[in-house]
Amino acid sequence: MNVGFIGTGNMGRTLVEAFIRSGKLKPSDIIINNRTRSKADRLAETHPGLRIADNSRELVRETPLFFLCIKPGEFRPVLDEIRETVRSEQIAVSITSPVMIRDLEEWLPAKVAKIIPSINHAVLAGNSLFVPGNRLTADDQQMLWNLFSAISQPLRIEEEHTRIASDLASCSPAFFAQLLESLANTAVKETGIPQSSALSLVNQMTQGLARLLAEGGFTLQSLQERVAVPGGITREGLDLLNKEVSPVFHELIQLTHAKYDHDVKKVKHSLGHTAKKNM
Ligand SMILES: NC(=O)C1=CN([C@@H]2O[C@H](COP(=O)(O)OP(=O)(O)OC[C@H]3O[C@@H](n4cnc5c(N)ncnc54)[C@H](O)[C@@H]3O)[C@@H](O)[C@H]2O)C=CC1
Ligand SMILES: O=C(O)[C@@H]1CCC=N1
Repeated sequence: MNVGFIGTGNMGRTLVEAFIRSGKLKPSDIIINNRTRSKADRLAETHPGLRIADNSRELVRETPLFFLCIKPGEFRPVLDEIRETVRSEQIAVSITSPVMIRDLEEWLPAKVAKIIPSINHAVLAGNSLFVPGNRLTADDQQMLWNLFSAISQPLRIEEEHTRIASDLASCSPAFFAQLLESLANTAVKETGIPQSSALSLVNQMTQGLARLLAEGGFTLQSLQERVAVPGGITREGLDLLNKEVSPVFHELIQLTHAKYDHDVKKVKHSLGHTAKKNM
């Protein structure tokens, strides 16, 4: 089956490469289009057989299933370009949280789903967040579920939980990378330990932590209990974190949701007075 990707920036490229790496798609199954042609060229050079469409209309003509891997503000021009070409039997998947399924369904006659991926799929890990639209048949849903099972663990969520689930699954790799980097850099400032050592210690620790959770039989809770010796040093740190970190995460979730609400409004405005009147 041909699968199309409109937008091969960070996440479009990650998805293309994950599907190829997993063996689920061959390069010859994939058609891409990107506004900046050179990005698409580079991806096609790395994966011989992968085809580049000259524009998104051409891509849509050749694929029963296509992904919209573009940012919220980039939807309007793409939808304007493809809407006359899209057919009702096609499946359009958005990977962008602030674009509502019902808005896409107003613009496109296609069967629509939202599937929010994460950088973790680059190593065929992490949850993909699966929000099927009403037009998808049970077979369509199964096909998409199987596709994403090759690169991730799909998790069905309600559209209203897209933001918080994305914070936890998709933004958190960056949030925790920054926290860990900050821990290492603070250690350098406080103690003079070489930065390379501090970064290496934190990096190796994180890899071990991931394996303890994946293969070691630990939960987040049991891991804390095992490390924090009663009356010991870790407990001091855990007590401080317990007190100080929760307000930070509270504020973080408020911020991501405020930005999301802002983006939802902007997208609605850009897609507003929809299409239908011109159809
Ligand atoms: N980066 C991440 O870890 C994740 C990103 N997402 C979502 O994926 C979406 C894309 O994010 P990124 O890939 O990080 O952004 P990006 O900016 O790296 O990629 C967007 C790509 O779309 C292309 N593009 C823009 N307009 C186009 C058009 N009219 N026709 C063809 N191509 C066009 C751009 O040239 C660019 O390569 C965002 O909405 C983001 O929220 C979702 C989950 C994780
Ligand atoms: O930063 C962003 O907007 C996207 C959403 C999920 C991960 N990255």
